[in-house]
Amino acid sequence: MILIIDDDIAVCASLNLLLKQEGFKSIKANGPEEALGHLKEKAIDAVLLDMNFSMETSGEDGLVMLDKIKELRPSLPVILMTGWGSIRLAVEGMKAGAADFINKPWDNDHLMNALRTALDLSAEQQTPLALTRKKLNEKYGFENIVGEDPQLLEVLQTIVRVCSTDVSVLIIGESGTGKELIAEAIHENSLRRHKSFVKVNLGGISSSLFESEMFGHKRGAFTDARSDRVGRFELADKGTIFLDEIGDLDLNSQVKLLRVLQDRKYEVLGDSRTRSVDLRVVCATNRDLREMIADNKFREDLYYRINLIIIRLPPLRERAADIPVLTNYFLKNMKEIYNRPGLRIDKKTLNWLESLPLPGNIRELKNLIERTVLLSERDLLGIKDFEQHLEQQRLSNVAMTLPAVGTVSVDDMELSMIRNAMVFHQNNISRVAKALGMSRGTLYRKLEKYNIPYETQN
Ligand SMILES: Nc1ncnc2c1ncn2[C@@H]1O[C@H](COP(=O)(O)OP(=O)(O)OP(=O)(O)O)[C@@H](O)[C@H]1O
Repeated sequence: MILIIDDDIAVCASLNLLLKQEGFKSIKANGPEEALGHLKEKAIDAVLLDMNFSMETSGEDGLVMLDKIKELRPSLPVILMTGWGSIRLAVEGMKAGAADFINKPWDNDHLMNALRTALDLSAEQQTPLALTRKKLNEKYGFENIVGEDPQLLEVLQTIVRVCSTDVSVLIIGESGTGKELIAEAIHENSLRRHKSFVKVNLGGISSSLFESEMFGHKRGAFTDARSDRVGRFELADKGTIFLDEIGDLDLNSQVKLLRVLQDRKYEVLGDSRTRSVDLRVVCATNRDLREMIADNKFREDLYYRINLIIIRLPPLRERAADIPVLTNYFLKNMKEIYNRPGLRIDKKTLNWLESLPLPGNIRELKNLIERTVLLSERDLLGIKDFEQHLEQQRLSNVAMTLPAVGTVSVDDMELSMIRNAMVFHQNNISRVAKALGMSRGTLYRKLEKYNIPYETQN
């Protein structure tokens, strides 16, 4: 049964009707006494609490009410209903343990979605889960998320807990720790798995292009809009949108994003019709959003909109014991990809890899292994083989600090990469092509294009 706390008769009546149509029983309370009475006597599963439930007050009473509910039933999901003006209260409420907040006037679908998610989540939380790694793989297909570290197992258990709900998830962790992999696993195990998973790198979208990229545009909406463009939200409709590098979004774009995440509504540029979108939101960042909020660089209300569940991925240095299993996993994949069934690595080398700092985390480990496999002729990889390429990788990572926008063209960058690779591999075309991830044919064409001397090799 759902408890509605609001003193507005019309609001109570329409919520009651909506809940009834959706198959829920509800009961209303006009004020705190009545609400607490119901909570003690009835089997309440969730609460819809109007922050301004008492007409005479500023809304602070809503927070007091929330505290009382939480005291009585700490795990009961409470959804706050707030006006736009009282967003600060909603944020305070989320800090105090509310499950979600909805703006008034509310959208029925959005409200029901939030309520179902909160109910699913609280039911999941009550089921103790302690599946073994093997069982997790069998049931949820986590074979590609390798590791035995307790922190990683905890992450996998969290995915299991939240995957069938629509709750927003924020994944935090350093670069290369597997945030995208986890976002995909959430989608793959959700009810939305047959719909699209759309990844957007927000770090790569400038403020001026944000709306057109995310919401789409109509032909002629602005000078460069030569044809219609479908926005990322539309592409992700009914599926999952993965907003990577959310900490890199500027404040202007944050407001625009917040509106869609609040109301699931947006307008395509050049088209005044308001559209609705139904999606699961997963965000990721390697930045400290709390610190950014303190510095006024990230909106607190957006933070509470995206962080209903936080998954923290540990850096590899906190789970170095996983390095050998990760290495063996990557090596096994590479045996197949590069058709080198004899590839292996000895225990001493595995121990040595485990002692490496690897600030680029799992991505750095994977790249190091791949590079070493590609460039070593021997099948038994030893410390020396790795050392040589580690140095090279570090150097290329340093070089990855990209020049300022506008100072260098993509062609210039490509030219320098090819030149470097040619010097490094002493003009061996096959190796250069492999190292740059292109076919020999493409490499030959580019050598011609840039007038780089080479000898034709078979
Ligand atoms: N636990 C893991 N098991 C196997 N492979 C992993 C694991 N974690 C990460 N990887 C691999 O490491 C690479 C980097 O992972 P991913 O792109 O998910 O990291 P990220 O945290 O999203 O990085 P960034 O912040 O730079 O975008 C990918 O190739 C991914 O498949």
